[in-house]
Amino acid sequence: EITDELAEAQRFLDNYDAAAEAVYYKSSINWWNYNTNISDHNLQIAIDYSLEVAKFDKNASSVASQFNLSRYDDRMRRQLSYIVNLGTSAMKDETKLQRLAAVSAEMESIYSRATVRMDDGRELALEPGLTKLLATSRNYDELLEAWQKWRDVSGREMREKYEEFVELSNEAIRNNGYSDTGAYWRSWYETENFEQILEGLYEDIHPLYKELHTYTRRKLIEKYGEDKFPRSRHIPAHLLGNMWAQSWNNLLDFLQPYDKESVDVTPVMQRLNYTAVKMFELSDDFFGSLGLERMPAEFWNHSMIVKPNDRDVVCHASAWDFSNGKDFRIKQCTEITMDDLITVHHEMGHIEYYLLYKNQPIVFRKGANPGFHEAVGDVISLSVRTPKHLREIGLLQDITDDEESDINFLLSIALDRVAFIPFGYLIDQWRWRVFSGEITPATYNEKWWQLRCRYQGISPPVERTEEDFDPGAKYHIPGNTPYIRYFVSYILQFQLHDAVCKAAGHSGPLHKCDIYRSHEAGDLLRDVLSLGSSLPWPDALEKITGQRNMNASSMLTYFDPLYEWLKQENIKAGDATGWEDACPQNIPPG
Ligand SMILES: CC(=O)N[C@@H](CC(=O)O)C(=O)NC[C@H](CC1(C(=O)N[C@@H](Cc2ccc(O)cc2)C(=O)O)CCCC1)C(=O)O
Ligand SMILES: [Zn+2]
Repeated sequence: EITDELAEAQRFLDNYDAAAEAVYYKSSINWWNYNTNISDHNLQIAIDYSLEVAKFDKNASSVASQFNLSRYDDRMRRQLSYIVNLGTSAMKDETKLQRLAAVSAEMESIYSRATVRMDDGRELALEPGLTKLLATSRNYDELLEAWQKWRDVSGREMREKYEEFVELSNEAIRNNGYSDTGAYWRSWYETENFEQILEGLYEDIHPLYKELHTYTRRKLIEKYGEDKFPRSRHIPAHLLGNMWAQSWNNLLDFLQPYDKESVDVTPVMQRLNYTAVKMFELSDDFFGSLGLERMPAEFWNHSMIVKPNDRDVVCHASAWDFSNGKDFRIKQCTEITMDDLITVHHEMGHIEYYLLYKNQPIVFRKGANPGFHEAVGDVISLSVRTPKHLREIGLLQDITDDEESDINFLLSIALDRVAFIPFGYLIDQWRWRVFSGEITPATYNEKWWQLRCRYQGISPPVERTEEDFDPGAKYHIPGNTPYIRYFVSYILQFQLHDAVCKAAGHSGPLHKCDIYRSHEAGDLLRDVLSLGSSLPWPDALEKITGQRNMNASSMLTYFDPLYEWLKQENIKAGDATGWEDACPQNIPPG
């Protein structure tokens, strides 16, 4: 009777897949309609149907949990356990489930609709206005005004909602036997000492980050004056070219040490009249050159790649899998900048992953772990951004291949990828502790800044209090998108880059590798990405790199020439590295 139990389980799984595709398709369409046209009407449709989805999930979970897992092979066991393992759908009380969806959508709507009125009358949204101001302004006071007002109209407006959200999310998740939402999110990595491993990776990169921080702080002092910088050696948070100081690549114009053609090709893209479509075609062409899947017709017909001017949309870029194996889209308020060209590749990396695992059972249509999903596009952009490749596609003219250009290039990548490491690490350090109750609403903001000061070495340029809710000024908090996936991705993407470069037959320094047109590299990616989450991620990683664990060595090798150069520069300048753990008491005069 084991065989008919096996047959029964297989029948259940086949029926589940067909039913789930239909339910998730409808849900995705609802949320797409809301994200691309924010209205109460569209929100109500999405929220109402999310209750149907929860019913479907709960029912499937209870049926799946009746099968005796011990009798089946790994693949079937894994499939059934994913169906059993509910998320917030486990919420028993339907009214609370509705409230959870509503309060999440309300926070995301506040964030997406918020605009800032500058003293000079300008009315700026986050995208494109404030993003461009933080990237291009070199006026200390103007930057401070934008930085502070954005936090007033976003985070400050959603503090109470977030407190309610935390309680509701935890109540739902605890029905699955997890202690809190953070524990549930960490369970996706199926890794025992996950937090210790993360701490170790952070420590591995910290020496490199400290040298970059010291160099950047010295250049910023030259520009804005010593009196603007606290004695604790922190960098004021609004001076790093980004609203959250998470990437510093917009400072390249005055951080670039050697006077050579800039690898920030934004001006060239604009001079060549690049369009959003052109940017998307470039990325599609790169994936095609590897022998991977090109974007299907549905993608080009249904994606939203520029900000519409007749309605409110969620501008934060995203990639969407509509769960029917055919409909895949990107929503992006694309600007003609290098930053956005990198984002296009990042989003298309998600679509590529969707396309490669689209024939898997629906519960396996996920990344090997969430960090894998975030790494795909960034691996491609590590090749695209090489001077060699940018010259090949006509975005660089006379870049020379010498030591000084090398340092300029490595610095441009480090300002994006190394600067990010402490930020990528701290977001969920804060959020896991909020979910566990260690951080209470009474200390939300104080604990946030303790982490920001300690890990990033940046400090608030003006007094912060518990009237503020600065975490809410970062999309992923109101958007409830877990963040450690990006930290994992930034380590993984260099291990993957190393592996695909070897497969492409690259020799020489890792940072000069461009896998363009390499079908060997493409085949390696295809073999592993097609697996989705059907195998534990160490198996996937081993198939690509031969290693079963994440480690920082590829990233450190990639940046080694820059690390040596930064150490010399900081010694020459007599600048000690590091900063005080605690935030500065005295805020320098604004
Ligand atoms: C339906 C849905 O939600 N789909 C998921 C994908 C999936 O899960 O299938 C999705 O599209 N999420 C959106 C999110 C958008 C971005 C982001 O938020 N990035 C981080 C960190 C970062 C920054 C620079 C960078 O180069 C790489 C990472 C930030 O901006 O802080 C915005 C810019 C780039 C990526 C994303 O694509 O990850
Ligand atoms: Zn992503």
